[in-house]
Amino acid sequence: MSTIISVKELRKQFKVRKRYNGFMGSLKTLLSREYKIINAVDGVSFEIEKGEIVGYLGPNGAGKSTTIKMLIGILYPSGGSILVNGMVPFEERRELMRRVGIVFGQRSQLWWDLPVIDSFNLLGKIYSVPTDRLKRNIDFLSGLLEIEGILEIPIHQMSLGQRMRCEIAASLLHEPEILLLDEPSIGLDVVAKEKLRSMIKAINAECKTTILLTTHDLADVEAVCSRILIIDKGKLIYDGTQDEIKRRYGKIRTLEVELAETVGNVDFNPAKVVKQEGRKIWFEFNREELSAADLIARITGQYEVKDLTIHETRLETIISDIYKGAI
Ligand SMILES: Nc1ncnc2c1ncn2[C@@H]1O[C@H](COP(=O)(O)OP(=O)(O)OP(=O)(O)O)[C@@H](O)[C@H]1O
Repeated sequence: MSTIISVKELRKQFKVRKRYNGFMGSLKTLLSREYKIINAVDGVSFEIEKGEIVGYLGPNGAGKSTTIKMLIGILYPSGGSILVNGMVPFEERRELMRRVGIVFGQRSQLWWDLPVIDSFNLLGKIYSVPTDRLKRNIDFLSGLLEIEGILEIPIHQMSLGQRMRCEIAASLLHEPEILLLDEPSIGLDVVAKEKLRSMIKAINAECKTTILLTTHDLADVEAVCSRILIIDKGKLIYDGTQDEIKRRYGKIRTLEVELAETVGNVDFNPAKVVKQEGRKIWFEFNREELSAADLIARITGQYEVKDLTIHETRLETIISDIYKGAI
C-alpha cells in the first residue's frame, strides 16, 4: 500500500473578535479591538493509505471541516504540511480538484432544475472528461448507484436519498482517486442510509477509491470505515482500527438471557443484573473479568435457559464516552 494523504503537525488558527455577553457586551464587542486566537486544528498528523475508508470524527467544533478545507486547498494552514496525492493542496488546487471528488451532504453540486444527466454532461465538460469515457462512467456509476431510472429527472423532484446517490455519482465522473464525503447520510431515512452505506463500500471495492468520511452518524462509520480518526478541540485523540477501538474501550458486554420460568433475585457476581423483565434478565460484565462462556455455563448450570444473546458495546457508546472524556 502507498500513502495517498499525508498530514504532519497541521495547524489552523483563526483570529476572532472577543465577544462580550449582554446588551452592553454587544456594544463593547462592536467597538472593541480585542481579538482571541482559536486553535481550530492544533498539530494534527495522520497518513491515509490508498484504498482505505477512514472515518473522520469529532464533536461539533472539533476541527473536522477546517481539516477538510485545508486538504482541498480552500484554507491555508497556519503551520505543518499536507500532501494529497503528491500535491500541496493550496499550491496546486486546480490540479488537485481533478484527482479528488467531494460530496457535502448539506450542499449540492448539481443544477437544481436540470435533468441530472445534463448536470453530469456539464460536469464532464468542466473536468474535461473525454466524451466516450464520460458515457462509460455515467453508465457504470448509474448502475452502481441505482440511478439509471432517474437520470432524466431534475434534482428538485428527487427524494433526498436519490439526490445523494446522484451527488456521489457526479463526484466520481472524473475518476478521482480520493472521495471526501461530508455528512452524506444527513436527513436520510434508515433504508436510504443502509443503501448508501453499501454503495460507498461498493465504490471503494470496485473503483479502489480512497474514502474519507466525515459524519456524526456512527452507524455509518460502523458499517463502512475500517479505520477511525477522532479529533477533539483541534487535536487528534484517536487513530486506529474500528476493531481496536472496540477491543480497547468496549470491555463491557451485555448478556441477554431468557429463562424457562420467572425467577427471583439472581446473583452471578461479578456480572451485574441491569434489567429483569418477566423471564428475561440482562447481565452486564467486563470481558476482562469474566468470559461469556463462564457466565453462560454458570447460568445454565442453575437455570433452564430458552435463549441467549450477547451484545457488544456499541461504537456509538464508546465514541460518546470518548467525547465526554469518560474513557
Ligand atoms: N472561518 C472561521 N473563522 C473563525 N473561526 C472559525 C472559522 N471556521 C471555523 N472556526 C472555528 O474553528 C473551530 C473548528 O471548527 P470546524 O468547523 O472545523 O469544526 P467541525 O468539527 O467541522 O464542527 P461541526 O461538526 O459542527 O461541523 C470552531 O471553534 C469554529 O468556531
